[in-house]
Amino acid sequence: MIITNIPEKNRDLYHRVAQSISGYNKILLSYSGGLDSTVLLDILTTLRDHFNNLVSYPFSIRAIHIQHNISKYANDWAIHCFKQCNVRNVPLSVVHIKYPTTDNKKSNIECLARNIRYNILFNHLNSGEILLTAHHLDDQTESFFLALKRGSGPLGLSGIKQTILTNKNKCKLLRPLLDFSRKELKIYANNKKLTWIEDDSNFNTKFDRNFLRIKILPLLYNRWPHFNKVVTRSAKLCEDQENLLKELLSNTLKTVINSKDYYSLSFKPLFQYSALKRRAIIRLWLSMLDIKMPSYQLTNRIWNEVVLSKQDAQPSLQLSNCICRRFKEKLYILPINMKYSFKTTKLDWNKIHNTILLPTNLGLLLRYPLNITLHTQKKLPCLNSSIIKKLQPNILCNYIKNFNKILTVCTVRPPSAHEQVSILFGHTNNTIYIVNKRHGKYLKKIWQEFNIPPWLRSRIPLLFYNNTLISAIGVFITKHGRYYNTNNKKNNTLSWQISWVQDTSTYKIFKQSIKIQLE
Ligand SMILES: Nc1ncnc2c1ncn2[C@@H]1O[C@H](COP(=O)(O)OP(=O)(O)OP(=O)(O)O)[C@@H](O)[C@H]1O
Repeated sequence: MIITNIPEKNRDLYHRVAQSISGYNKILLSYSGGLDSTVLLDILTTLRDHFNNLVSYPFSIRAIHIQHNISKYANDWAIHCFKQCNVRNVPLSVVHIKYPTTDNKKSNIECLARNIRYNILFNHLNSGEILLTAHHLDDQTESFFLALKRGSGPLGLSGIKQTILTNKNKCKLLRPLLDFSRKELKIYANNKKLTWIEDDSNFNTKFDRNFLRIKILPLLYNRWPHFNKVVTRSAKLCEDQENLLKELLSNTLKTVINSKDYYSLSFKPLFQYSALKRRAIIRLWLSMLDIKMPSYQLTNRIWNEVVLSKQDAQPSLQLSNCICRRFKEKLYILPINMKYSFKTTKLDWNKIHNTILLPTNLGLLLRYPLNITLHTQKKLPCLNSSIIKKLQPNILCNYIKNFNKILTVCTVRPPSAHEQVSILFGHTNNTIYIVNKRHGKYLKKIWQEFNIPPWLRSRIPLLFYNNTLISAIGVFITKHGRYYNTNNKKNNTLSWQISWVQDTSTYKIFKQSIKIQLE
């Protein structure tokens, strides 16, 4: 296509972005307010408002800014982003992040911030929308060097991808500026007199990426001006090789992972393969989960220390941002916070409150009296606004709106006037008699029978009335907690319906593991 009215110096940029977004009519721009995403914001709005002949059909743009609250200037940046979007007629969402204090180590913060950011960005995508980030060529070179420093193989060295697909092979993220250098973007920004923010932490060479950008790469660019383009070529070759491997192993991979549960892998069939092929399969699996590639050594440890550990051991190996565990001939990838257990936690649940907040990210329990028979209990009730309105503190209402996945619901008898209600985690030493089972058993045995992996056992809320276990929420109800419907309309006691509400990611992990109870 001949573009006549675009200034020549910007032609390539406009053309490339137009080409990338062609076919998408709803764009969500990940906007930090820095140079790169400001350039992308300006190009997108210029295309939308002035050069829409370059794109196949009209498109809308909205932007999202993640306020990490690490820098003292975080508020000013959000205001800057708001103003820049406002003048360009682009609606902006600002999402605040609070970091868990336990993970607040400096070296970790970059990685943690990135993981949280991508999680939020993908969760904010509306149907039919495509996410755009403004990564560029220099980011690619830096990533290549960082992968080299970690001792990564071809997958890690293949660097930042131009596009990221969903599990169903649909495109969900595009990086249209990946072929342009920071220098080229800066020229564009200066020509158009754009204003952007400089993150103060960008100058801190304690961070590996900054160290490379400030101290090392300028030397290389000075000697070999096209160095970053050459690095991209190597990255591309690594990517090709990796894709070929993926193609060759895709059928084998299907035999060890279930398309409904990518977070676990059956390792038994891997015994028949060479160590080389095993490693390749494990790495491919981790890459599907978007996990930063572990080193050669760490991949071997997954096999030697997790798969091959003693039958009764409970192995756990930390990878960069997750942990790898084993349970019943399967490997599991779990979020890092699954390391912590709540064994000593006891929460008193005052009967006048119908909600109770659980520790960390376990969500909350919600109780409401219900007059239903056991037979009509099959369908899980949704958390509708009438239930939300019944909750007293506003803060909990907000919590529920954001974390609105109900893991499971159980129906138990209400406590009597002299019974204290509490929630405990972990174990109890008493014999437990559960509904529909003849014999009493220890809790450990029951967890095993229900296939509850060890890491979930200390995270399932145990409902107690005084010292009596009533229910492991979502897993079982004890005989002491059984609700008897008298079916006598005059004398109808209300049951307690207890829902466990979780955020989306934790919900998925629990749901996979206790699906037997839910189905
Ligand atoms: N706070 C933020 N809010 C929204 N988008 C952001 C934010 N920070 C970065 N981005 C998006 O991510 C792109 C890459 O930014 P940057 O290179 O600083 O991130 P990074 O942490 O190194 O991430 P990556 O590992 O993906 O390269 C930016 O161009 C922008 O599109």
